[in-house]
Amino acid sequence: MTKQQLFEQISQKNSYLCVGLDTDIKKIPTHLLKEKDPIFEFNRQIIDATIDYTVAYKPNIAFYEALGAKGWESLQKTIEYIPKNCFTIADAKRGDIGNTSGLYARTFFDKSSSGLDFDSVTVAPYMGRDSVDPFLEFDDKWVILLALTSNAGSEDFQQLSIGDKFLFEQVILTSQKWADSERMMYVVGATKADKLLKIRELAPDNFLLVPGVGAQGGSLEEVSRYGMNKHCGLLVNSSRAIIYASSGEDFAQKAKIEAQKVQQEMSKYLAEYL
Ligand SMILES: O=c1ccn([C@@H]2O[C@H](COP(=O)(O)O)[C@@H](O)[C@H]2O)c(=O)[nH]1
Repeated sequence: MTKQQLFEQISQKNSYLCVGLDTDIKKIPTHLLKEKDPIFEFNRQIIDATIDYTVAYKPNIAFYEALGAKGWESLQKTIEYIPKNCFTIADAKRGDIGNTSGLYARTFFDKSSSGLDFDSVTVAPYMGRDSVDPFLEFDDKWVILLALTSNAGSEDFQQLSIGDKFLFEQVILTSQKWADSERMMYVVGATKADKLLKIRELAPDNFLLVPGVGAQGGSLEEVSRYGMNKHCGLLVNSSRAIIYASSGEDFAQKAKIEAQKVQQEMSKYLAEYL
């Protein structure tokens, strides 16, 4: 999906919501456990319920890998099921020497190899350019580079001062030379909304994937106020607050209500800040 197509979806749905499919076999409603593939059945119903309010879906790969071959199969079926006009994110946080990164890229981007055909993958910047380049060799696919993450541990390295900058600022500055805003996004935690103005100086045109609203308590209002650019430039993820809004048989209905609430708030900010 191109940047323009993503913006068109945002404009059509009046939403920049990304629903996180952090589907945990231990948390899904027990009535689903009798299904042949409970994880896929849960995802299918969540997707059906939230599709009108959502422009992106982000399965966190850990939740699928933890289940071995069965989890991988559920992931493949889920990606196949998501309509092609929705942006898909493999939240895998990969990156290795170039030779190995090439295999990670094939895993998430090359359907003929792995059965998966994501639009994007999250990548850790720590190993530098040659660890990221192999992901960029796939046309029309996106790298979402970890810049400033939502967790407390982002202080350990990302917020260290190096010269007159923080390390996460240098990550953005340097990586701006690796790909343009048609292929590169950045992860910025919603819990770090106070840093968004500075981040927008360094990356004015890039989309930002912003996890950390909902269960982690980040403010959608602040993220939208300080992070939005002229193409919206935001995909705000919420996982647990939406997909586990209820643990009963009404889980999909409750997820729909939560997604709609977020979308309605987003439509207000799109009118105000875009
Ligand atoms: O900085 C980061 C990067 C990734 N995540 C991931 O996003 C979701 C958030 O889930 P919630 O339930 O909405 O808190 C999850 O998959 C994380 O691994 C993040 O939270 N922060």
